[in-house]
Amino acid sequence: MPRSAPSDETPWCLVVPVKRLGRAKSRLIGADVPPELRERLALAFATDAVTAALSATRVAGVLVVTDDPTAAAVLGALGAKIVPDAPDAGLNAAFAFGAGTARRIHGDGIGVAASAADLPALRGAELDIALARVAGDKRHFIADAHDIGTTMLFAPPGTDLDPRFGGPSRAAHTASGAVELPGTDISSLRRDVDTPADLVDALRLGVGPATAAVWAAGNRAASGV
Ligand SMILES: Nc1nc2c(ncn2[C@@H]2O[C@H](COP(=O)(O)OP(=O)(O)OP(=O)(O)O)[C@@H](O)[C@H]2O)c(=O)[nH]1
Ligand SMILES: C=C(OP(=O)(O)O)C(=O)O
Repeated sequence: MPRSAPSDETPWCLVVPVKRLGRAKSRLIGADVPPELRERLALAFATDAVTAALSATRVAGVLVVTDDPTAAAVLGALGAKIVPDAPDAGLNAAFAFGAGTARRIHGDGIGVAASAADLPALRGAELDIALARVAGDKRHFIADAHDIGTTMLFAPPGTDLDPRFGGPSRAAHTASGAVELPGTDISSLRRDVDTPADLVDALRLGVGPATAAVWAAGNRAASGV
């Protein structure tokens, strides 16, 4: 595949794997997050992330890799292309499969932006800022707010995604030659939500309407109002 450095005209496809909602966000349960909200919040996070990504001017399409029928219906209605998690072999296999599918759909001139779905505060304008900073043919990534994991990994046209998500993936991506994108002005892209404390941080940063609605309804139910 020919390599070509990304330019201002490079279109990007966001590849977003979404786990079956029944098994998602197991770390989110805590005193402030009742179990019945877990699945609804997992779907709301993905809804807000996909909605915001579709508003970014550099994003040509969003590809969701999921076997969950509800997530497929809701995210497909937003305009995302849905494909099943054919490898069914975990997160990195889903990302690699999605990257290959994105290039088959959009052609080799597409950049692949691999993104977690649990980014309810994601802002399209900040995604455009990050994509504008991807230079050359190296993979770039964004570390999570804890500086341990990874929320997004960018593969310019002609570059293999080679995802190393999971656990301390910031170090794994650096060791694999990927370049970390700096920036205090892209904090909405770093705020993934795994725990109740992460959710409090995301709410402070400002979540999208789907997450805000689920959270408000959950709080009304809890207070009996
Ligand atoms: N398609 C697909 N998506 C996955 C898979 N594993 C994780 N994801 C997605 O990858 C992103 C990051 O995953 P995690 O933060 O580990 O999410 P999680 O597994 O729902 O959360 P925990 O149960 O707390 O570990 C989320 O958007 C998940 O939906 C998988 O095997 N297949
Ligand atoms: C998959 C990852 O994160 P987490 O499971 O903590 O969301 C990661 O940071 O690579």
